[in-house]
Amino acid sequence: MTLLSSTELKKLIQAKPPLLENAIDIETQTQPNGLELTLKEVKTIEGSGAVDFDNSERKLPDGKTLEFGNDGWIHLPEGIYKVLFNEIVNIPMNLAAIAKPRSTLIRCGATLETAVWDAGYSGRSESMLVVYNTAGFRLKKDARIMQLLFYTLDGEVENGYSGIYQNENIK
Ligand SMILES: O=c1ccn([C@H]2C[C@H](O)[C@@H](COP(=O)(O)OP(=O)(O)OP(=O)(O)O)O2)c(=O)[nH]1
Repeated sequence: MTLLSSTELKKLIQAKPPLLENAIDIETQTQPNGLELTLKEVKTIEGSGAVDFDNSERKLPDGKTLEFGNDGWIHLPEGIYKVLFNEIVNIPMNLAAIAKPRSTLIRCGATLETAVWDAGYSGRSESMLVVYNTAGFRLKKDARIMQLLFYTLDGEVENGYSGIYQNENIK
C-alpha cells in the first residue's frame, strides 16, 4: 500500500475519468500528499437514522440545507451537520482513499468524521461536520475543508463499489 504523492495525483487528474472533477482551483487543492475538497453545502441532520446487517431496514435521517449569507459565510452553532463537497471523486479500481479534516478545523474546535472511499466509487461525497467549539464555527462557501489521501492497492479489485451511494449527488 503506497500513499500517492502530488506527482502521481496530477497524472490521475488528467485520466479519464479524472480522479477529481469540478475542483475550484486544482493547483491550490493539490497538496504534497493529497487532494483538498471544498464546501458546497451544509445540511442539518434531523431525526434518527438506522442501520442493520443487510441494509433492508437502513434509514438515513432527514435534513435541511442551510443558506450561506450574502457575504458567502455561515455561522454554525455547536452541533453536528452534513457537508457536501463541490468536487466529484472517481476512484480507480486499484486505489482507495481515506480523508482527514484540514488541521485548521481542528485548531478551531471543529472536525470532520469521514469513512473510506472504495475502489470503483464515483460521486459527490458527504461527510459529517462536528462543531465542538461552544462559540460555534464560521465557514465560507467553497472553503477547503478536507484532504483526501489516496492509497494504491496490491492489485485491482474484482468488483468495484456498487452500493447505494454510487453516483450520489451528481446532477
Ligand atoms: O466520508 C465519506 C466516506 C466515503 N464516502 C463515499 C465513498 C464510499 O465509497 C461511499 C460508500 O461508503 P461506504 O462503503 O462506507 O458505504 P456503506 O455505509 O457501507 O453503504 P453501502 O454498503 O450500501 O455502500 O461513500 C462519502 O461520501 N463520505
